[in-house]
Amino acid sequence: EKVEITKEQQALMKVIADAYNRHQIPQDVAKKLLQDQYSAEENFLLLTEMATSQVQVLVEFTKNIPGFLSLNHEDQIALLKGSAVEAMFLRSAQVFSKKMPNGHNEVLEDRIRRSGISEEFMTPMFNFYKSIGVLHMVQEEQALLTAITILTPDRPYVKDQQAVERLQEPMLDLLRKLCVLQHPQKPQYFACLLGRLTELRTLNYYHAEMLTSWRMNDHKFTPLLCEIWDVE
Ligand SMILES: CC(C)c1onc(-c2c(Cl)cccc2Cl)c1COc1ccc2c(ccn2Cc2cccc(C(=O)O)c2)c1
Repeated sequence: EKVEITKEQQALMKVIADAYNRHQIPQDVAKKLLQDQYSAEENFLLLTEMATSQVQVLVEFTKNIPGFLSLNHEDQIALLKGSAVEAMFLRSAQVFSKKMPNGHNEVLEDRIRRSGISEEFMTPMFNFYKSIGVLHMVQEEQALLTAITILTPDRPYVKDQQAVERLQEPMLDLLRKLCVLQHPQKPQYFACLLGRLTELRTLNYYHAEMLTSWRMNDHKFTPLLCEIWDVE
């Protein structure tokens, strides 16, 4: 049947896409990527600074999701804590796949590879980056997928899951229509995107292990990261 995006879906798309595009890592932080220091210690510090900046970007984006600020306050925190790592994997994947000016990608990859993360986590991480890259998502799809990730009802400690479902459903419906309109030659494209969300969840597990091994080597995080990742 003919897929049509309604007026209110267009309005929702605009709000989400504008919020997504408006909040970017400050250029000075992204520029630091290209600095020449390459010690594992300095890479770790730079990545820590980027993660901290990304969490701030993520909080601002989330506040612009229609209805989010009307959710129960504890649930708002539970959703942010439960989705931060996944949203940042999505964001760094999107940056890898195209956004950053060429030359930054290798540098970012190199810094991640030499920041004290053990080999066993590199493979799933860079496989995920590749699996996102091949999808060639448009900005609107990236923004919606990030909002859908944040609005996952079954995060730990979420009390009113129905309220979160009521916000997530219209985003899923809009993303489904967008995929049909943007990728008419790929009828499975929407299902593919949802498959990435499942892959994202497995990365949470690897990330928890990464944090543990960093902490074992006495690496320090910023107060914001300690709060969102319940460390220290
Ligand atoms: C604390 C730190 C060592 C850490 O722990 N886990 C992860 C970690 C790692 Cl090593 C991989 C994936 C996710 C996380 Cl949390 C990280 C680093 O988190 C990052 C690093 C880079 C990231 C991000 C998010 C995006 N980017 C890339 C980027 C670069 C330039 C501009 C922009 C932009 O948005 O404009 C984005 C997070």
